Amino acid sequence: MEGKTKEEGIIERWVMKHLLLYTGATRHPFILSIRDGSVDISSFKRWLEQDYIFVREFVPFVASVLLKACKNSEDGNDMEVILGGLASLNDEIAWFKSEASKWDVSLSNTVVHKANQTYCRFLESLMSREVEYALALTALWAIEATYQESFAHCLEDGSKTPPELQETCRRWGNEGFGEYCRSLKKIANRYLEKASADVIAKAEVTLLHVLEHEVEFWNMSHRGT
Ligand SMILES: Cc1ncc(CN)c(N)n1
Repeated sequence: MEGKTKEEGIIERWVMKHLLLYTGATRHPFILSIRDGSVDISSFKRWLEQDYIFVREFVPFVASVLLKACKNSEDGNDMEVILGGLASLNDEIAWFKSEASKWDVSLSNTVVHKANQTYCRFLESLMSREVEYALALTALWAIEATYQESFAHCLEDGSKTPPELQETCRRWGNEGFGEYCRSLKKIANRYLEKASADVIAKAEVTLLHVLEHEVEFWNMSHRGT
């Protein structure tokens, strides 16, 4: 038969199984408000200052996944993929700083919101050496894919994203970042296929936790609670 058949792995099956939560994280009212142009700029600013804190905590998490890749990687290009993601966070931190000054948002002395703090603590728990590579990869994919799917939605035909927010949306909604997420998913699926039933079960729970934290993070940005 001509044409490509779509590969389906464990992650795709989990997304279908937990579609309601996945959609809650990737089509949150905050994102929909950016997409329809009704976004409250004070919500956007809150997201900006809180996400800067999150990203600084995210760097050591990605570094911990890279460390696991170096120890576990067999024949794939896991290390290059994750290293690329880690390197791009350097750019991302610089982008947050310049975006914050554009919006007159101070990034020093920010009070960390509860939802952000809880999410960062969760990230920290995933950095331990005992956390299996398949599980850490699942979390990394879910964290990145939530932003990719959310912001790409704000750039689709028919969206009314304000011009001054389009650069933000392109940061995670661009095709290159989409490709990065697909690579992460492929690697995660590969390790999940080989994992024990116990690790698979823990990875599924971790995926649900990530999605719940992402929803809480959007809630905090949107409503300030
Ligand atoms: C809360 C959150 N989730 C995901 C991402 C994408 N790295 C982010 N910057 N912030």
